Amino acid sequence: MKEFLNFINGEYVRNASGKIFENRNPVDNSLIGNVFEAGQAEVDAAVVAARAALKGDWGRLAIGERVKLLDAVANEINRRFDDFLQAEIADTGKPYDLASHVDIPRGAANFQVFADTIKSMSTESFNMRTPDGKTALSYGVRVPRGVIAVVCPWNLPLLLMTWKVGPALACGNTVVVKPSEDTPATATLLGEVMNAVGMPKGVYNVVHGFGPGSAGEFLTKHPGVNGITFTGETRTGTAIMQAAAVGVRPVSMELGGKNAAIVFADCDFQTAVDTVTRSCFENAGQVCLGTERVYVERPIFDKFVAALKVKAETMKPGLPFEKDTKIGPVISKEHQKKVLSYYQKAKDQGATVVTGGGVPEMPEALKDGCWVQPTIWTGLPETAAVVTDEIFGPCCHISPFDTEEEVLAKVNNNPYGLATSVYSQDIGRANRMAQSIEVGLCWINSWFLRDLRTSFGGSKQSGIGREGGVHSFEFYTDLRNVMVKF
Ligand SMILES: NC(=O)C1=CN([C@@H]2O[C@H](COP(=O)(O)OP(=O)(O)OC[C@H]3O[C@@H](n4cnc5c(N)ncnc54)[C@H](O)[C@@H]3O)[C@@H](O)[C@H]2O)C=CC1
Ligand SMILES: O=C(O)/C=C/C=C(\O)C(=O)O
Repeated sequence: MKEFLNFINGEYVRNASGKIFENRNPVDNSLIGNVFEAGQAEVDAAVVAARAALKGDWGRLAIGERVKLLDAVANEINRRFDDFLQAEIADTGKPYDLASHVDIPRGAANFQVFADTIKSMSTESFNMRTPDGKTALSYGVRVPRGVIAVVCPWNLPLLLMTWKVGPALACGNTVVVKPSEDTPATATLLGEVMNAVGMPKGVYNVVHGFGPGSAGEFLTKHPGVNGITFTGETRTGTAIMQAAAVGVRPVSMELGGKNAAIVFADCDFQTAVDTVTRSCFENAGQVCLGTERVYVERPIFDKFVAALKVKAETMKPGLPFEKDTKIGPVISKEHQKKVLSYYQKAKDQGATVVTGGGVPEMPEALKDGCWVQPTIWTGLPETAAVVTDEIFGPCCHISPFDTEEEVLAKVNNNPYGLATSVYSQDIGRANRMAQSIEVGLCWINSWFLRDLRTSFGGSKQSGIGREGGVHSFEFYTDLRNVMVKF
């Protein structure tokens, strides 16, 4: 049985309270191990360690030395690729192919890309004449923000955590990470990596636990935290913003979405079907960028629905390491219940269930896992719950449309604004749409194609701020202006 300990000041520690909670594998609900929940005492210790590191060796390192350490972290993740893979797969149940091509490589890349980006970070400078005929030079200096709280979700645990820890450390901050209670493993393992590469103590800390009344709340309310970065549900983001308001601490938030795909009749049909299949069902639909609303131009509507149904029905659920497994379980019993409640709502509201709509038939050994069927609905109005709410499961509703104006109005008529994809071979039209849709990210004839140098984040209730490339520096540094007269 595994034990998941907190990682504070370079050491693995239990807790003063003796409180533990279980970490279960969603493929069969088997027990992976026990997690030591951090209380106020452990969160205090982590924040104190993080602050001390800012004043210690870490704070004195030149950028070049920090870059070397970040590169070493990336190399060590790659060297221990298999350990990270096993840990992530046990926690999430996601297929081997996905974890080995997306989650773990991005865990390493997130350190590498920010090590590269920080090397060429520049700031503005201005020259001006003063009223008394002298010269004044103003220049910007970016300084670390301080101790950053990193509050993480469970859907892409290593990827999303390092997407924040990478730039935070590149900028010279220290971090206290609160992984999701459902996926404690890879954040814990990263502590071993930090020690192996010689990261100074206190730079990277991990506290385990839940949100309210637990480590999440203690950390985000902690006065020793200088900034909070969060990925997760919009409601949780709202609670964290309230915590951050005390002390006027900045936040960076990547929140929920109800993302649309818009498929025009002139699209490359197979590309659209294949890509929408991925965007709806990859990671069992548990990707904030995933598609849950599909709008298809009327002339190809029936053909598209039929093709997506065929693809959905080839998504074989199964064990992560089996070669023909195409979809894993959802993360937990609680989340399974939430997704299935929406499957029921769709039926109650009169949806045509094109495929799925329940729990797949699984072998006896996996029957207690958190399985749900890939599901497609048609026939519901725009006001139906499964068309308006983020479900975060492998499902979508497909509607026909007749004009650009009509589909644009429908796509924008949602409080979220994270991501959209547009499928059309008329590149002018696709770009026109991309520039009119109220989102932070728009893909054309593609989905989840990522260039880590670009801005990433959501509009409206899907987030605050942008991370990625130099945009991350806006949050992870404080910009100071120096003016000198001579
Ligand atoms: N990337 C995304 O957009 C994600 C969206 N979700 C959505 O959120 C729903 C709920 O999933 P959860 O894991 O419960 O997401 P959540 O947003 O509640 O939790 C994310 C993280 O925030 C922490 N947290 C929760 N409440 C907190 C508080 N008051 N203060 C500080 N930290 C707090 C949690 O412990 C976890 O580490 C899902 O059903 C899904 O719809 C979930 C995960 C990722
Ligand atoms: O590529 C990324 O950096 C992030 C991808 C996905 C999410 O943010 C998410 O699912 O929450």
